[in-house]
Order: sequence, then C-alpha cells, then structure tokens
Amino acid sequence: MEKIIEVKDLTLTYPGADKSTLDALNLDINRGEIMTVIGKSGCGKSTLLNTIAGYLQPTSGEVLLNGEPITGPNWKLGVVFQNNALYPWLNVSDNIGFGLKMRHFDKSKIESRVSTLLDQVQLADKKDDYVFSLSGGMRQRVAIARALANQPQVVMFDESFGALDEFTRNDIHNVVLDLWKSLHLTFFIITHDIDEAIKLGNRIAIMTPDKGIPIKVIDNPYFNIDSAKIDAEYMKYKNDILEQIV
Ligand SMILES: Nc1ncnc2c1ncn2[C@@H]1O[C@H](COP(=O)(O)OP(=O)(O)OP(=O)(O)O)[C@@H](O)[C@H]1O
Repeated sequence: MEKIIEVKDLTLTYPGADKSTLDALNLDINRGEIMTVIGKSGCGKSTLLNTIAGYLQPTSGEVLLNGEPITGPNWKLGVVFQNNALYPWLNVSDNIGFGLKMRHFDKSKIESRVSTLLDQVQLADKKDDYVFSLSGGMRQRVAIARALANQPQVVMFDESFGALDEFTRNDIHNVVLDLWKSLHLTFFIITHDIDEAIKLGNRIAIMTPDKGIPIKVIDNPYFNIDSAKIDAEYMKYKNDILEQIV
C-alpha cells in the first residue's frame, strides 16, 4: 500500500500545558483509503487532525504528505468541521466557490467546478439559497463541497456528522461513500460513534493515550455494512472496540 500521510513520532504539547496531548504518535494513512478515528473525548483526535492539516506545528516529530513535510495549511488537505463554518451572507454556490475566488481562479472555472460539486452533493436545486435557510444535513453537504472545491488529495472530517439526526446522518454517510468511490480520494474521519467508525472506515484507528497506546489501527471487515446484516459477530467486533477505548 502506498502511504499518502506519514505521522512520525508526533508529539504535541500545547503552550503552558504540563503534559503532551500527543506523545510519540506514529500513523500511516494509505492513499485511497478511508480511515476513521475513534477515542474518548479529550484523547487528542482533533489535535491530531489539526496537526495533519498544518494548523498546529508539532512540538517534535513530523507529518509527511506524499513524502514531504507539512509545514502549514495546504490546499491538498481539505477539512470539514462539525460546525461547518459557512458564510451565512453568501449563497450555496458562493460558499462552495469561496476558496477558489480567494485563489483568483477565473470566474468561468469557478462556475464550472461549483456546478459539478453541486451535482455531486445533490444540491443543484439549492444553489442560489442562503445557507441559513438550509437544514443541518444540507449545510454539511455544502461544507463537504467547499472542502472538495480545492481538489484536495485528502479530506478530513472532524466530528462532522455528530450533530445530525440519525436519518440525515445516514444520508450523509451515503454521500460520503459515493464521493469516495467516484473521486478516489483519501478520507480521514474523526467520530465519537463506533457504528459510524465501522460503517465508514476501511480501517479504524483507535486512540487510547490513557492506556499508553497513542493510536492503533485495525482492519474492518464490516466497512459499508448494510444495517440489515448487523449480526452477533458485528456486535462482538463493536464491543471489542468499545472495550479497548473504555
Ligand atoms: N488550544 C488548546 N490549548 C490547550 N489545550 C488544548 C487546546 N485544544 C485542546 N486542548 C486539550 O488537548 C486535549 C485533547 O483535545 P482534543 O480536542 O484534541 O481531543 P478530542 O479527542 O478531539 O476531544 P473531543 O472528542 O471531545 O472533541 C484536551 O485535554 C484539551 O483540553
């Protein structure tokens, strides 16, 4: 498997903190996989994502993208946050195209890319609506399209679906899986929901720094499982993950 991201001996201590949040963490993310990340609240999931995204600088160690050190935010790495940070004064199309406008892309190029993205996240009929008028699920789809607008190689999701109701969340899971299949990107998805981690992850990364294991990656035989096929074996697999975390 070809690695797209390599996290090497990553230690991160926030200024003024008496202990490190990430301590000598090593992780390889393969090109084209979906890795989900799970762990107790406060174990450092967002800190890891923000360091990979280049928003935080390692205290020691390094993060490589395609073999090169990540030294700051980079358009090759897209991020979708939980609160989706959209611009309420812009409509759906302008929210999606905002980053491209900042990068001084031609108007026609922006229009054509936004139009493709609107189709991909199934929001073409909402393109002129202001985002405040959309449901939570639609706003998350705008946020995903905006992250994709820069044509990143890796898209990272920080608890992006946690605030959605179960039905909307299922819809978004399908949007995410469809995008992954059609775009052949690498996804890195933080969640606090074990079922979500199993549904969406080719592999699952479990963070348990309180047990002295910064991160451990396991294979997932239940990736994209149809909920009708959830059986006793599935429940055992899920409980094993839970027992590792608690
Ligand atoms: N900017 C910061 N300054 C100091 N400490 C921080 C900062 N951000 C996070 N922390 C601390 O680092 C630890 C890990 O936080 P982080 O948000 O990465 O965990 P998490 O696993 O994503 O948690 P959650 O699941 O609750 O979102 C926590 O103890 C938190 O208080």
